[in-house]
Amino acid sequence: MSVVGRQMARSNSTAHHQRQYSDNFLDASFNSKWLQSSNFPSSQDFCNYGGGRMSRKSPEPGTPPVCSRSSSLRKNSDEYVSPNELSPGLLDLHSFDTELLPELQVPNLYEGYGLQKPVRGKSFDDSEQYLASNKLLNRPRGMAENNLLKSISVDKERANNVAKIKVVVRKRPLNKKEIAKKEEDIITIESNSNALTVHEKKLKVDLTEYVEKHEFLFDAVLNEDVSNEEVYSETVEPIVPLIFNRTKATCFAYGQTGSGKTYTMQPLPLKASQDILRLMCHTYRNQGFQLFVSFFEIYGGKVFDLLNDRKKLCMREDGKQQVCIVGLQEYKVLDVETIKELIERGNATRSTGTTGANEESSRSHAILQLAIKRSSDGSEMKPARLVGKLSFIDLAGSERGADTTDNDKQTRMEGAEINKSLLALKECIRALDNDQGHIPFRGSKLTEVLRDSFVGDSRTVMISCISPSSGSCEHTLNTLRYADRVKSLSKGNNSKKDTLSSSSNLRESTALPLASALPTETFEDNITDVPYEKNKFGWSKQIERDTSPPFKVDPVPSERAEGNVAVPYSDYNKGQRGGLNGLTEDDFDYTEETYEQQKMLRKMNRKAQTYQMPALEEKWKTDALTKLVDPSTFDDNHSHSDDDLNTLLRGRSCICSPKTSGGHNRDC
Ligand SMILES: Nc1ncnc2c1ncn2[C@@H]1O[C@H](COP(=O)(O)OP(=O)(O)OP(=O)(O)O)[C@@H](O)[C@H]1O
Repeated sequence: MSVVGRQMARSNSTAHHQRQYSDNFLDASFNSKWLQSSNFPSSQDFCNYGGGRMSRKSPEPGTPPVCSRSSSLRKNSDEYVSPNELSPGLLDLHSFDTELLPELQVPNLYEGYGLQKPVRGKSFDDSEQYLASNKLLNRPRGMAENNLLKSISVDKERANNVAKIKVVVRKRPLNKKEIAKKEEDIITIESNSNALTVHEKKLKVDLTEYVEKHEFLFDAVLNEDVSNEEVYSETVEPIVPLIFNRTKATCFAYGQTGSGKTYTMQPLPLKASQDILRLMCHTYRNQGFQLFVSFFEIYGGKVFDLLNDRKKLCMREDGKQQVCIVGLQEYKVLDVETIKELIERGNATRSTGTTGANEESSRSHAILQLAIKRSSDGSEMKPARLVGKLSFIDLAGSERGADTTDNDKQTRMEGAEINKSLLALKECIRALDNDQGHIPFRGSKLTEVLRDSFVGDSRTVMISCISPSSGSCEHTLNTLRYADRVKSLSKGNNSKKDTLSSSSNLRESTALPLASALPTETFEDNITDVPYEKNKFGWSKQIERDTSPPFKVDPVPSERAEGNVAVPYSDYNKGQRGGLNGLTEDDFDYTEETYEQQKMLRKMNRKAQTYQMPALEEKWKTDALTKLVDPSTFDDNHSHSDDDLNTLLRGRSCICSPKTSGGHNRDC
């Protein structure tokens, strides 16, 4: 069934919407309970204790209205969010509001923020130090202003030390299907290290088998035993406090279909909201900060509101090239329960499809944004303006055009669109790192939407998800090379070191006789000993059918959207032609503008390849024999940081030819 069909069918059954998790895994029972077992406090608990990791404190006088509002929400069970808590219906994706906001005179950024867990990896070491020193300071309220300002500048300085781009790799366990097919775990991760090795089986010209080792180094490498809680500590937790200080942060998961992106991403926003609310209740008590949530998806190059019946939205750009999603519902949230409801609702509405590797594959990019707003004087009387933002992106599965030949046309077109946006995403990160004046945000809807997250004071965390199975080796290498490329874009000292090690490791990939090289332990070996925590935080596979009535919220048309933001986005009119159900083949054809963008990207890619040539030569020589044996592996074996780029381009151009070739998509 096509995605359209599936989507329609799902509209009649909420239960059918729910993503299914871990049915391939042996310990699925814990997944459905992650929310219950993760000790998320109720809103009341929240106010009293500030969450699980905070020490208990009795409620202080002057507890902000945040707490009482949340209980009133709970009382009114039919309306989780009252209409007056809706934003004007326009998600302002720009920094201009931020710029207008005066410097906040706030106490220490981390005061009362009880992060006690050590943060693994390297990039955030500074933040750990930062937290420790701030905890020691523990300044009382009402400190002298000059001290306060001094502390803010120290905060800022330290915050700047948190890496701009952090790349983390997460390996999932082998699933039942892979174990049944007797596939091996070809990924080894040394404990307490940031290195991982892919053991790729190959054939020599004389048909003897050998194993080529590919070693990679990232900011952090998480093995199959790592819980979602630990993933959060490693990735998002350190950047949560920064968004109160005008930072835009983005966390996205990348990887082949079925590698665990959604499983990894879905718990993160809830945990982040918990920490944000905790900060609002403690460090920023009574300072007028407000938390807003929005959730939308980009499917087939179009934007749909996941919290408003998949209403099709349009993006507009004003004269200052600032992008707005017109009509997107933003919900002001006061407690974790409400956020949980909203996230579940959005996830249930998301477009999924079936791929060879994942029966419930996400065919869209889902973007959940947590926006911190505050009025200029800190009161709730004046309209709140954006201070900082945390975006979570669960990217659709990366897969090559070649892998989609067994799928229907719809799936292949989705694949083309997905590849296009992944390519554009990397190109933007590349351009940003090179301090290029021109950032090719217009390469895809995804990058347009994320535009403001990459400019100014931004932080990006990329979680690369990989499958351990031998059958996914090629994809895994592609994912790791993409991650390696993104990492190499980072200018921090750590990343430079990583890039050097990583590329030298790649060049020095070693070939060993098969018997001595393959790791022996698989997930199967550990089946009887699955730690409870491993899946405790996993996203619920069997979310109960939602029997509660839908949110009764009247979409409030935005005055700004209808009035002030006048410059229409160039694709807007085209985008109006059909909703999801009206998708046509033409919707996937390139506009002239997109085609020009792609041409430019190709050019840039060629240029980048030229620079890489000497580094690749040695590897090419090493692999020359293999090429003779298995020509189909030529591309993947002979390129490094840019081969995924080429693969994406090739996959895309195979599937989705530009209009100049007759306006129809042609299969290669
Ligand atoms: N670390 C993990 N531990 C246990 N189960 C996992 C883990 N990662 C993924 N899974 C399981 O693997 C299956 C596929 O995961 P998921 O849907 O997250 O993949 P995906 O990368 O989002 O795929 P797609 O891009 O097709 O949507 C799910 O059943 C999920 O529960």
